[in-house]
Amino acid sequence: MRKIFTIGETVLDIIFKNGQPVASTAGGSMLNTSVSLGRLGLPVHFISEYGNDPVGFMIDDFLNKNGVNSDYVYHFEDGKSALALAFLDENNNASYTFYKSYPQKRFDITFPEVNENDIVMFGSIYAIAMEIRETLREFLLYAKSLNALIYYDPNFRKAHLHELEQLRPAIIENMSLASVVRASDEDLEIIFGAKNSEEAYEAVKPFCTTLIYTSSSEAAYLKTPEITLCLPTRKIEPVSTIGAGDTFNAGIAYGLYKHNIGNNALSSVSADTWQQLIGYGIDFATEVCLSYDNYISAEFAKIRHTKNAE
Ligand SMILES: OC[C@H]1O[C@](O)(CO)[C@@H](O)[C@@H]1O
Repeated sequence: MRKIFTIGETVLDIIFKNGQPVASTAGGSMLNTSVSLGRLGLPVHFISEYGNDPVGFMIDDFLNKNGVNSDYVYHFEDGKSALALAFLDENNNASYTFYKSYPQKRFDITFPEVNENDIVMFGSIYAIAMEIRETLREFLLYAKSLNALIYYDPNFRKAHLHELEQLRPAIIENMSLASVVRASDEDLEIIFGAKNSEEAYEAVKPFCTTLIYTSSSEAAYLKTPEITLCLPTRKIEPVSTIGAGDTFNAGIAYGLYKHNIGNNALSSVSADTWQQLIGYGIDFATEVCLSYDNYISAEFAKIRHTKNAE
């Protein structure tokens, strides 16, 4: 069976609004994506690291209850599971402060076997952190050699802006390893100074020719050598935008899985099919903004799941 592997950081998000904690939930970009995919009943394997501590136990339990395989998580003894404080502004967009205390020995895992057409998703700080780069790179090269479909989301947080120059080569290398890059307008403006979808594609194209560019308050764009699409996003009053991009990614992965699109088929996907995929991304991202959760709800997943089985 075709599998989905997600690689990314794990944090416990503590969400603040008007100076008060209002919710706490497992977070990290690829964890968020994984939980949505797990709730949809897809075979998702999360590759990450966190502590053998109370936060880590809570996260293990949460992943297992939501259908996410955590066999490839490195549970460390020294150090503590990471925390993120997410402060929502008046538009319910978050800014983050991270608390991390990793052990000396990081990401000590045996990688899973990858097969042709499996989907490998990675992104965010974990995709560029120097402490684990060699291990991650090795895995990506291995997955690429097997013709897996590799999906990358830079998801660059302003909290890391001071390190951008140092990190840019890794971001570019990640784009070169990817079959699909999905990036927000904010990301590509920070990384390349791109101000719109055309400038964004000019910047990304030398490294990866399939770009999904999202401008959350307006539209999602697809750019490939053959196809350009622009789908408007929905106007809503968000409760919290945390996890919107991650859940958009889950929508695309769901579409790739449902339509059985592997790496070889990617270049021949029709504009109609792409439109459906981007539509799932927008639906999923809209749903996640309507609660403090970072993932689609179990009810929303169930409706999709049932539709799938029909
Ligand atoms: O950058 C990490 C932060 O971003 C998120 O993944 C949302 O996209 C949060 O869950 C996490 O705290």
